[in-house]
Amino acid sequence: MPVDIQRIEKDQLACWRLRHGDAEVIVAEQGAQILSYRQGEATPILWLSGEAAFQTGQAVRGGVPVCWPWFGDLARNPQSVQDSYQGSQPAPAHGLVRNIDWVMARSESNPGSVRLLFSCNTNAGLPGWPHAVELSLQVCLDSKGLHLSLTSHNRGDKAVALSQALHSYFAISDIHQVTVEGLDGRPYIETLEDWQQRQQQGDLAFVGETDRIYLDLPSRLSLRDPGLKRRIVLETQGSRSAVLWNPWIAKAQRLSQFADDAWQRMLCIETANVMDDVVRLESAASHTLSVSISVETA
Ligand SMILES: O=P(O)(O)OC[C@H]1O[C@@H](O)[C@H](O)[C@@H](O)[C@@H]1O
Repeated sequence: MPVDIQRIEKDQLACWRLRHGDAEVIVAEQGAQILSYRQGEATPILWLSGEAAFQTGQAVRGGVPVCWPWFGDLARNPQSVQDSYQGSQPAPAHGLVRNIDWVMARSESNPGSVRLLFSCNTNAGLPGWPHAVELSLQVCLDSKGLHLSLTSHNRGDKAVALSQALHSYFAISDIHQVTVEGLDGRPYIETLEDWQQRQQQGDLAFVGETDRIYLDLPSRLSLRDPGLKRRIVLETQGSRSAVLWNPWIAKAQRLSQFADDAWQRMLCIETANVMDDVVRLESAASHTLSVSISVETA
């Protein structure tokens, strides 16, 4: 299998391109954000906004942003996660690492796989977040798919609570046609209706703005897309929660780097540790949140 790792630029962002056979992944050093994943000439697996800006200091709309050490609005997180932030500035949505530079610390390629390890310099903590938690993202591409592992290792002497997500944007044929399998019977929080807790009945189909936190999940979810005759499969480890998000019409118009009609062709399934699935990292402990993304014919 031909394999290859190359450093490239995308406007202001230093990136790495990984190739394995006909599969290709591009990762930006900023945020260790995956920007694209495709297999051959097929529709890309991850969605990247046509209006994406590749600029320093700004997360790119699409791919897989890393949300850490909290997910979403800090004020909606469990108290233990809120207590970890001591900054005087308002806490940014989705944490502190998606628009800072990470370092590509190690690369490895052999006929079976190609792999990069990114590390985020958190030794002295982050602004307003004074905890010595080492953070790395391993990106591995092989003939089965793309494998992402986000590891947090507490080097400090106190326990730290964190929430996090691999905020994956998937490319789809049409939001009205796709369904998400694996959620049946699971509890979820409907963030659009007062954060009420509900229970999913059957597969999830989309008829309007969706912003839900699913809890108590199995390790496999899939996104069935009859229009593209494919099923994107997510297999996770270290996670029992996921966020399902599509902004629909009105919110799409308010989002940065997002065309007014782009909501029809994207869906986020964000492998997470949120709500009662947050991570409490004891001193010297580590936790890895992983997702493997693969494609089956459907
Ligand atoms: O615009 P941002 O900060 O990238 O966030 C995008 C979306 O991220 C999702 O994870 C949230 O559930 C949404 O509520 C949010 O709008």
